[in-house]
Amino acid sequence: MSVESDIAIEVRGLTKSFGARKVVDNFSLQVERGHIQGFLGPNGSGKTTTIRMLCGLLTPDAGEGRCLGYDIRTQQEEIKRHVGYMTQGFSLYRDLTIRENLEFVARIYGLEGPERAAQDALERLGLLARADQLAGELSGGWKQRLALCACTLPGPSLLLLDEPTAGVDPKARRDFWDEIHHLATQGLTVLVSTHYMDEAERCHEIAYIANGRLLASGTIPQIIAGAGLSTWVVTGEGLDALAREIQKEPGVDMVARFGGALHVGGRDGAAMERLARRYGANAAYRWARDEPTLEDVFIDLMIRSGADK
Ligand SMILES: Nc1ncnc2c1ncn2[C@@H]1O[C@H](COP(=O)(O)OP(=O)(O)OP(=O)(O)O)[C@@H](O)[C@H]1O
Repeated sequence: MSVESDIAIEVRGLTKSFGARKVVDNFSLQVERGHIQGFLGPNGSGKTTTIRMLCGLLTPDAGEGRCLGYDIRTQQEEIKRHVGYMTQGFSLYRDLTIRENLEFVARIYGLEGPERAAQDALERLGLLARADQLAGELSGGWKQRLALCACTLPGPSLLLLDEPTAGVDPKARRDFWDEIHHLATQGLTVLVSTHYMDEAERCHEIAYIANGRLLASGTIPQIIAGAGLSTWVVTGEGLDALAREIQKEPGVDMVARFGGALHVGGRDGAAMERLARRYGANAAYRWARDEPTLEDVFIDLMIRSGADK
């Protein structure tokens, strides 16, 4: 980092339009060094655009801030030198082996001893046994591991990972997250976008964005408390019909089906109590008060922002 600081990312009011469409609107965020910051939001909500502004690939129309101590408007080249950016989609050479890909990346970054750097990275990430396999022949999980390996090769201080585990199976996703946590304990800051709730729960802090606007940020308990939802879990027969009915009731802000249960939530606690008592009188259903889950809160945020349409 240019300036020794505990803050890796600090941006305020970032705004970006493409044509007449504002895709990021007054976005502010602060991320502490060594933290894993989750970045969530519906498709097209502006996550990639924000990430590209943070790492100096896009200049914001408005807003300001620093990434690793460098100004995101005037020191974009310095930022790029210290950031590892893993884009959506596989960006390495499919017809080169794992080792050749890593040596190539090491040369591009002008690392001293590219063969040694590739060898070290292979050992570090447990890829040695596969070093001579063609990258294009790897499974989704191993491809992502290789991509992570490649973007950590130049020794960045910050990793920006854009949906790195999309389409990867649960075991490979867990391994990938173990690696992210390992990197964070070594002092790397990580900002990672994801649609998976279990991954959100592995982050130190989360930011939730919809229609380009930051709707919630903080730790999971902070986000859940901030939503102010009273939630009930309903079980019984015919839940879909019940969901349609309840959705129209005043005071109900979110209704979502989770397997054999319905989650019903609202910000007006007294109205929710009355509703639960009224519907709970029907013996066909069991209404149980429960703490809102992170997913309940995101569903509520999405409905409120109109991004569920
Ligand atoms: N270069 C561009 N020119 C025009 N429109 C763009 C450009 N880049 C992104 N967009 C639009 O901006 C909006 C936000 O896109 P962005 O990729 O930032 O969202 P996202 O949250 O990363 O989505 P996803 O989860 O689907 O990856 C989308 O409607 C997208 O089509």
